[in-house]
Amino acid sequence: MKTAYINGLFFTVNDNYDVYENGMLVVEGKLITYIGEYDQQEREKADEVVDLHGKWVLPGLVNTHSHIVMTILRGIGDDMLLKPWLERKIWPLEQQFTPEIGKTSALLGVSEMLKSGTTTFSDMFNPTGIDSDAIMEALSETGIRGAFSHTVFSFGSEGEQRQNLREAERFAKTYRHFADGRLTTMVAPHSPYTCSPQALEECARIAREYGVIAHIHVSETEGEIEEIVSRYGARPVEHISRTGLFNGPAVMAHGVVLNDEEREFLREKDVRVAHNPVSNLKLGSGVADVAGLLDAGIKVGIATDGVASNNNFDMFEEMRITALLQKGTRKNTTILPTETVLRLATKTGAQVLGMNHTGSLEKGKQADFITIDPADKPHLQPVSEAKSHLLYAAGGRDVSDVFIDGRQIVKNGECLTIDEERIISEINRLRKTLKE
Ligand SMILES: CSC[C@H]1O[C@@H](n2cnc3c(O)ncnc32)[C@H](O)[C@@H]1O
Ligand SMILES: [Zn+2]
Repeated sequence: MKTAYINGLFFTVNDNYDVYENGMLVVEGKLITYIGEYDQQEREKADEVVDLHGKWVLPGLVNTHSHIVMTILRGIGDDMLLKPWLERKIWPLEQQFTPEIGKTSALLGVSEMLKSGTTTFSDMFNPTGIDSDAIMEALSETGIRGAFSHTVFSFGSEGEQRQNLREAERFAKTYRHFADGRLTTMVAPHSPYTCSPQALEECARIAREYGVIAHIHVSETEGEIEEIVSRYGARPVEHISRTGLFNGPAVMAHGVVLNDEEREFLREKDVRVAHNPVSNLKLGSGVADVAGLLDAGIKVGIATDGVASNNNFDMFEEMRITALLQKGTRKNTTILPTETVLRLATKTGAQVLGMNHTGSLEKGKQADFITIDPADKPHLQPVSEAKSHLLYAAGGRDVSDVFIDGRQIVKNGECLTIDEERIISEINRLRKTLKE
């Protein structure tokens, strides 16, 4: 089946940042076979023609760090710093999770992501109480692309720690290639302060053995740096690198507190950074120096983190705050121009996750794209400045349609693959079972 999408404003986010007014996108099966100016011959070869009536079309957004299983905890633990937030609020609540909570929470999170234009995500879950296999099955039915990763913690008895690592290994082995390659997994030690050096070494081995990427929270707060230096005599980046975890592809969530030497090391090792601006602000962690990371040649993706520290999965908001924070803290309006930020949230984000086959509208890439209809939206006028509006005026609620692998997942703002009414009713029932 070949479909030609016409009469749209297409933001390719390719290396030239080509934009086509009244352009054309042709999709055959799961792939983009043509993107460019309107072409009558291409149109005639198509089985179906879809008139987009002036909609804006862009690659699906890539959320490089999230926790969908925590979605039920939205609104809990406001106004707290990271450490007390985790220890006093979040972890005791996660201990009460059940398979039903895990799946409902994950589906609620994914429906929010899809409806706000995220087509690819990379997620870490705390395995306590939940049925991660059932969630992986449910994710495959939603149509989303991404990585869902079993977290490793060095909590509990030696036996419990061994079991946690065995499960993480089984998960990596089972799901590294799942749902026709649309879903995968990473090895995900939680952080240098919750994982022993031995656990980090084991995670490095799992990553090597199964060819999966490592995903870990690192250098999120000044307190973390102090704690790791006092425990191990080295800052987090050096400490982790000694365990071998940075010898293969790795994604560091946060990277708020990094020095020049660490940045140089991360570039050399191709360790990528998932930048979570809203979560870092809300938990009082600080502001990552994204401009400095990019200057150092590090790949940076944009992310939301979980909604208990955000409190939404809206990647448009993350893009805008990424740009504003860098301009404001550096007192320099020329850094992070619109094209750069949109690229971080799409093409570069996909590269951060090792998913180079998505993230831009280019021939041969997976047909993952979203549309926004500005026609009846005062805040998206005048339409002549669409590029600016995408970064500074639009929000996730403006997304009309979402396509992944050429399949329509969201139509006129409605998610076609998730029974949202049921999930919303369930989450509110389940929320009452949690004791704070
Ligand atoms: C890694 S699975 C989810 C696990 O991580 C905890 N978590 C959520 N957000 C953060 C963050 O910003 N830093 C550190 N840990 C975080 C969450 O509570 C789960 O236990
Ligand atoms: Zn996180």
